[in-house]
Amino acid sequence: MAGTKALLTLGNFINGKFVPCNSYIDSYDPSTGDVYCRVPNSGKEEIDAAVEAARAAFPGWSARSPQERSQVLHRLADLLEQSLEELAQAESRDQGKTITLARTMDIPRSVQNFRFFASSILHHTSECTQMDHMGCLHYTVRAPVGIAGLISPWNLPLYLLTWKVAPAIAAGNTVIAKPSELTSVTAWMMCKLLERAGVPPGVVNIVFGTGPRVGEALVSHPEVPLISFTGSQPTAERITQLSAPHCKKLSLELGGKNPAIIFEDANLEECIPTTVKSSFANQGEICLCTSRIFVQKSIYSEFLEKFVEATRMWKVGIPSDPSASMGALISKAHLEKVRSYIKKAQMEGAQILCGEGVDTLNLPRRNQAGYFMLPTVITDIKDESCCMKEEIFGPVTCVVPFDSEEEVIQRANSVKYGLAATVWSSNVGRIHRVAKKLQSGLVWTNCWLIRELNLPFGGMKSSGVGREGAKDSYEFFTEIKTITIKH
Ligand SMILES: NC(=O)C1=CN([C@@H]2O[C@H](COP(=O)(O)OP(=O)(O)OC[C@H]3O[C@@H](n4cnc5c(N)ncnc54)[C@H](O)[C@@H]3O)[C@@H](O)[C@H]2O)C=CC1
Ligand SMILES: N/C(=C\C=C\C(=O)O)C(=O)O
Repeated sequence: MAGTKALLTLGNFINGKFVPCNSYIDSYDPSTGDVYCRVPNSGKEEIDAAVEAARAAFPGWSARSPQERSQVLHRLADLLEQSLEELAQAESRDQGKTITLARTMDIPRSVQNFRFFASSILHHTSECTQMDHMGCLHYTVRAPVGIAGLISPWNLPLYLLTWKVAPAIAAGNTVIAKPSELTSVTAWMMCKLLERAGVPPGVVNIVFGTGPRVGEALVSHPEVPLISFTGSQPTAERITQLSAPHCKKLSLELGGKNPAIIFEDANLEECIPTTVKSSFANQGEICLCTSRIFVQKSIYSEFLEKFVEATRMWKVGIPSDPSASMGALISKAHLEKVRSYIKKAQMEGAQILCGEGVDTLNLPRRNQAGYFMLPTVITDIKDESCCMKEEIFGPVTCVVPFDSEEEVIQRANSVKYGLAATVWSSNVGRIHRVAKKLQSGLVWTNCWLIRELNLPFGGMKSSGVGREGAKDSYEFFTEIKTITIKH
């Protein structure tokens, strides 16, 4: 283990300055299991200081024109882009993801989040209607809500944090963000760029620490009227309870148990590599990852054989290995949780076709205490199994056969979640029919994770409340007012 002196120590960012904290939490390098960083263990005191800073900054920031705010966001995007390699290295070390994914997805998308909202904020219009018989004209105006509380998870740390910070400040709010205590480093690095980008002190405050301590202090604060949260369903429930007495505005982007439906007329050459990716990208730690694969009976054996072969090619390696497809899982506790699902499946009589317990993982000696596991394919499993019902959030996917269109729609919809689905078929009519009947906020057909940031993003049922995107985020981060003029 590294000596205490060598540890990277983060500070909270409040009112444009880094401030130390009274106590710290250890943060682990998932690829070795070693402590490498200390994260502030903030609480109510730090939230009170951040609220004071955000309150003081609000009148000036909200009074700026959209064009002025847009320029600041563009400058921040440029600065992040100039630091892309440094940020990618840090994200990969902190989260366990491959350096390749951090370089090609996480950091470029974080840059894009600022560019996108810098542009979209310039294009909103408001409504106006006439009521001539009453001599009235009605119109709407929108104004920023105030201090936005933003709580983000550990799987796509900077990507999901910036997806909230960018629209919130573009719309004129000031923010207090709380990244996951497991992955705080890139948020802290971004704070170092804010002043150069022209973000005034107090507009973006970042307070680090655990959910139950600092997260709850943020959610419960009476001067924070809206909370945007991405994470698990139990935490969303707690946030909802704490927000209820204050009638806060809530946006909740939660988990999924996402089906892939593969019909016999699917193009397997495209479907198989994409479904391997949709199951195992980022170690399966993306809320959009596929975890139930329904394959039409006539192609079931062929699919399974090819899918397992392709999964075995999905290389697990140390995050800095540019040829690795998958790195380490986020934590020891999470690795154990994911493994426990595989054990449960085995106890129920399911078959593990490849991965955990079947194949061997070879790692360098210094990474043997890291949180690695092989991508795992389960079959012969019942729809009622917890592996087919609960979010595992790891590199585990189940493959089961189906007969008819009606049957597969009913089975795909039979879980409490409703976030993302993929449908594979070359029959356009069928694609439209099935997409329409799936209880899912997002449906990708013959592809996965092609994002159009303008359009609504979010889930149905237990997968969330509200949507994010150009118009949806703008509406969430502003309050609307209807004005009537009698003339
Ligand atoms: N986007 C998604 O769908 C995500 C889903 N998950 C799911 O959640 C499971 C557990 O992961 P966790 O890291 O524990 O997720 P989590 O929901 O506990 O954490 C997400 C964020 O919420 C904060 N938080 C936790 N408790 C809080 C509270 N009481 N009040 C305010 N903020 C709070 C955390 O510190 C973190 O910043 C995963 O195994 C996975 O199944 C986790 C991360 C992202
Ligand atoms: N919210 C998550 C992913 C979002 C992806 C996107 O906006 O493209 C998640 O994994 O939690």
